Amino acid sequence: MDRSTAAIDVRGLNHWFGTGEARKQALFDIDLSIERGRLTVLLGASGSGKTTLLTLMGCLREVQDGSVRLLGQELAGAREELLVACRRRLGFIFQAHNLHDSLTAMQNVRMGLGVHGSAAADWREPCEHLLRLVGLGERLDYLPGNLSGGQKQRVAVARALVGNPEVVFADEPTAALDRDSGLQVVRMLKALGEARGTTTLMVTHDPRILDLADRIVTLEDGRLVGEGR
Ligand SMILES: Nc1ncnc2c1ncn2[C@@H]1O[C@H](COP(=O)(O)OP(=O)(O)OP(=O)(O)O)[C@@H](O)[C@H]1O
Repeated sequence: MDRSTAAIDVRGLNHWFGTGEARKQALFDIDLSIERGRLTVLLGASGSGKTTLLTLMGCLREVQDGSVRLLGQELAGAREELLVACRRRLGFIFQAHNLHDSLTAMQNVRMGLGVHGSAAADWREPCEHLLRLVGLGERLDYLPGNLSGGQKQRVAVARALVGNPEVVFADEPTAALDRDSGLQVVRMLKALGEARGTTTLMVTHDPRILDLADRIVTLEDGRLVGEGR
């Protein structure tokens, strides 16, 4: 793969937590290139470093040592303004879907447009479009408390995608869902990704998801150990 056109290119990445005697290395010399437009799954036992790697690639954690290029920008040593600009090009979906309980599905999705987008007069149209795509066209004005777990997670997917992100980071997006809703959410992410050329990186322990992945990358004790597919 041509490193310069990869969505994400990681070289010699190390990461530590804690200080002094408690200092512990969580990632060891990671090299990884992620092609655009694909669904890549990060697999590994609990504590193997998946979330640490995901948050480093997603501008949510400072790069300590090594290089992380995201959409052509070097994140190591980058200034906060650059990181903020990078984050605007990303979508995030987490296990705890973090919806606002007092906001409707539409208003929650609006949050995904960011300050500028959500101020636009026509914010309703893209939000409604996404909610229809994820099958919630009949639930636009529902509060999260009146939606099932799977439906809430689909609102979170709509919120992550409404700003047309170039890369979506998903950390165990199906953990709280039953088998069918989980598969549905990932199938939807994959289909939307293919339609829009979005790159998706997903951490999961969920073996059901693996069949849908274009690529599987495995971490063990902070090291990349293998590749599937
Ligand atoms: N904020 C932190 N402070 C100290 N150590 C941390 C911190 N976050 C993670 N670690 C440690 O770094 C290592 C990797 O953690 P990480 O959360 O990346 O693993 P993971 O593969 O995502 O695990 P899980 O599947 O359980 O979420 C673990 O040993 C963990 O204890």
